[in-house]
Amino acid sequence: MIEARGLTKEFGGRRVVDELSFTVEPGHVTGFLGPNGAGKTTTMRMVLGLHRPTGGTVTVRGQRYDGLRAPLHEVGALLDAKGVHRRRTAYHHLLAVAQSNRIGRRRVGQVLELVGMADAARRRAGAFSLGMAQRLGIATALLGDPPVLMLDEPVNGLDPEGMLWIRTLMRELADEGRTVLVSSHLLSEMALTADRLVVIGRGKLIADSSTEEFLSRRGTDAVLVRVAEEAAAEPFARRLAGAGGGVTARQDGALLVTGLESARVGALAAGGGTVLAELTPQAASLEEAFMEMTQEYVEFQASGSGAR
Ligand SMILES: Nc1ncnc2c1ncn2[C@@H]1O[C@H](COP(=O)(O)OP(=O)(O)OP(=O)(O)O)[C@@H](O)[C@H]1O
Repeated sequence: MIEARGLTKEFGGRRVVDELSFTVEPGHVTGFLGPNGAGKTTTMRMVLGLHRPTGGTVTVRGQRYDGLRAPLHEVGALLDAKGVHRRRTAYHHLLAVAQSNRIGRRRVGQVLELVGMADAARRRAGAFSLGMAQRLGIATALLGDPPVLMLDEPVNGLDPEGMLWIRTLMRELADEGRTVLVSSHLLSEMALTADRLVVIGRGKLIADSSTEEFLSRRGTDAVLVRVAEEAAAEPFARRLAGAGGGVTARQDGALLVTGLESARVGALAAGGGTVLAELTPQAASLEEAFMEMTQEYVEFQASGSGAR
């Protein structure tokens, strides 16, 4: 379990993680979601004791990272896949980490198998593709067989096969009862991978819920409607608004209606004798809904706290 309470980080007086409180439970893949620059990496670095919080606390299984007796056996992390010694082979990279953490040679072979890299064990890390480097990073994170895993944007730059592999592995690790926290800036990716989400924007918590619950709160679907005669647009827009719809007139003359089902829009048109040229339901994409949520939050912050 990972627990953050009021976790805050400032760099040179600029607050990039702002009183974050959340809990990451074992047995789930938890997505740590936020736009670029939201503060995900900084938060993960605080979990690992690589940044000291300006305020608040974060613990792994009830302990602060610097209080863990055998950190690699408690929490494994992939932060920067390319951050390995380029001239070392995959095997020697893993062996060096294992030896400095009193982990036996046998485990090196096991994790290489686990990430499907047994054949590449003697190749130098510097020559690896991003996908191979991510696999090596995950092998390193798994060396101590830790109950808690943290992966920062592990699917970034991977091909579909690599993405599927990482998703499946994360699911298996969670099914074994481990705590798995994985960051991403893509809701579509997390919707496929995570069963829980911790969502942040500008360092602040936006949501901490099941993925299902988060998705059910997604942006309002809209209906695009176009009247046959231009002159009818304005009275029809008023009629829609009178029925509780939110109406935006687009530059091309179409009306974007929120808050009313398409059948209701059609019925209102028929009832008022308005001939329609188009009536199209517009499902907001996941990414749009996510952008909308984080955007709203940012705007709220900007107007709520004055100059920021
Ligand atoms: N060591 C540092 N010194 C100063 N500012 C920093 C430092 N590390 C991160 N930042 C800033 O903190 C903010 C949050 O960065 P962070 O990397 O945590 O975000 P992120 O959500 O992981 O985004 P990304 O996906 O783009 O990495 C950014 O504006 C970044 O420039």
